[in-house]
Amino acid sequence: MLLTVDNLGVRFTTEDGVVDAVNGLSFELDAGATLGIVGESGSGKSQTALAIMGLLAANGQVTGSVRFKDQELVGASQRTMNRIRGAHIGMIFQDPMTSLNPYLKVSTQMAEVLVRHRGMGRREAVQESIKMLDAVRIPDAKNRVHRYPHEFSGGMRQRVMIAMTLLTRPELLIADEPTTALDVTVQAQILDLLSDLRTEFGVAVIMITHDLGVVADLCDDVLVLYGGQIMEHASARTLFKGPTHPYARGLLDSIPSLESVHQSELVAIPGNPPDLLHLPPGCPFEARCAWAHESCVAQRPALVTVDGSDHRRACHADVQEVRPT
Ligand SMILES: Nc1ncnc2c1ncn2[C@@H]1O[C@H](COP(=O)(O)OP(=O)(O)OP(=O)(O)O)[C@@H](O)[C@H]1O
Repeated sequence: MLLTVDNLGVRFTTEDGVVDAVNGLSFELDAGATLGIVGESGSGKSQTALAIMGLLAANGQVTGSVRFKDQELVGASQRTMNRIRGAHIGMIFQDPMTSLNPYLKVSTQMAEVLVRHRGMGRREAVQESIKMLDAVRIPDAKNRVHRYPHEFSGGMRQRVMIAMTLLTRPELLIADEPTTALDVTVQAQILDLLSDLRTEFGVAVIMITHDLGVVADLCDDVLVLYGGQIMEHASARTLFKGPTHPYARGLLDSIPSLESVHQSELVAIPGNPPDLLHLPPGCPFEARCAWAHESCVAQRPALVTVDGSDHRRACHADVQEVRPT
């Protein structure tokens, strides 16, 4: 197993009290697989990724376990985390400029990574950078490698960032809303690219998104998060065919047809997400759930398998009642 997350928790201490952003997340990721993490704003998607990377804000605290191959990452030294982040797990963000230095040519930035992490000489490093820009389909990479980030369009900059992340040949790429800021055509091109890179480089991907189209197109499995907890975990196919959690069903019901998944963003379900400062003892979705009953208020449902398969859900309601017919 490439990544094993067990009972992961993220808690922030603030002036208003304790914010429980991620609560008891457990999942596994195989080498080369793609997992989508979806949920409304504030559901804990980004904090899950940052906790895996050891990049939480200073007021955040992680509990539980994150094993990357044989290495425990929770509580690992700064030195270990630098090594893991440098060479084994890459992360890409919505805004490529969070990773690119506007004052340095792309060649300088990419070569530096290769010199530092792969011990290459400068000339060889620039040649390798050109190859990587070719791999992410940047036209005329030989000349463009010597340009500054602002000389690239938004989509091309995102490609440069992906190329830069892949230089160290990571086994896992965590992508946090990488296409959200791009227009639809460019979005589709970047998703195609990520899909190709999976095959070319054998890299596993965790794709964080609020866009169901991205999940449908790219992901093997999907985690649906709500209030920092997993509501449903299934293969993308299973989830789109028959969601068994009321929240997941709500998300999918708000799409007119399965085909239109490809153009759909998550549509808000009536009501508000839970207050993470005062999470209810029961199911966090209870207040917005059409299937809620007494035990949902009192007791948080455990994440259990559906039909004895890999498909998991955390809900007290009967599977058959929730699953669309
Ligand atoms: N440093 C912090 N201190 C206190 N609370 C925080 C801190 N960082 C994040 N949070 C809270 O943690 C919760 C989960 O945030 P997270 O960024 O993971 O949400 P998300 O699902 O990625 O949403 P979005 O799509 O809006 O990015 C939010 O309620 C957020 O306000």
